[in-house]
Amino acid sequence: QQIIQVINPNTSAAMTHTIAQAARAVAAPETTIVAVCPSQGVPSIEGHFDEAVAAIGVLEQIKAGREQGVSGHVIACFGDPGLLAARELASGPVVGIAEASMHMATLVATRFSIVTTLPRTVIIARHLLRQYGFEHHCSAVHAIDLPVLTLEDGSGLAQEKVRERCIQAMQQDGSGAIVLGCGGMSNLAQTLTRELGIPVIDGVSAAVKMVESLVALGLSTSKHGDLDYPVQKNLSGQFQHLN
Ligand SMILES: O=C(O)C[C@H]1NC(=O)NC1=O
Repeated sequence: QQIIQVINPNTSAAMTHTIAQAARAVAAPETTIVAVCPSQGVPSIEGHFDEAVAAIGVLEQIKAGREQGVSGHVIACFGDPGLLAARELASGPVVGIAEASMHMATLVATRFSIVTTLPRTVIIARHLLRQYGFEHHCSAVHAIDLPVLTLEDGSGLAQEKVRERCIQAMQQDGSGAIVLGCGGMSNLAQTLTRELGIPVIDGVSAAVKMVESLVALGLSTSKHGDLDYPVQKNLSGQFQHLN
């Protein structure tokens, strides 16, 4: 038995539920998924400011998960907010859904496209492509030009826009695979893969399987070097609970 903590870095309960369902759909029988989100923070993450605010909530959840003895962690926001800080704090493996989906895409295609939400978060995907070394694998990054939480408004409009953008990407980009660039899109991958006949990759499920693989291989975050536990010091005020 193992527990994988899946953290939705935004405070939307509906999106946390969507993410939890996608994680549980692929988790191995011996894996228990514990899905959480910060008690305070941003309802959705749509830029650099939101990511900075959300990162504190991610670290709080990582600390709680480590104290509960979880085997590993998933950061279920396409910006992978707080990823390296989370790796310092965690003892088990920490995988972000952006890096997980990008890695998976490179295993099934020579080029992939990304479909995300707002035009302004396209730059965040581009920063991650450079940081992870996948720039030359990614043909294009598209936005549905709708706010993140429209994915949870029940209208189906955002989901239809994702489908349209995926079809456009398939026809125009010369990509062999498509990466869904939002945790809130995690329930669309299987249907779109079947309908479009192209691997459409969700980062939540990819990250869950990567954490399971790392645990199975006995691999956890290296504490030799820059991902060692944070230097001990007295955090003050509202950050005391992170000590
Ligand atoms: O950047 C985005 O569009 C997606 C990102 N924002 C969010 O609140 N969850 C996410 O996965």
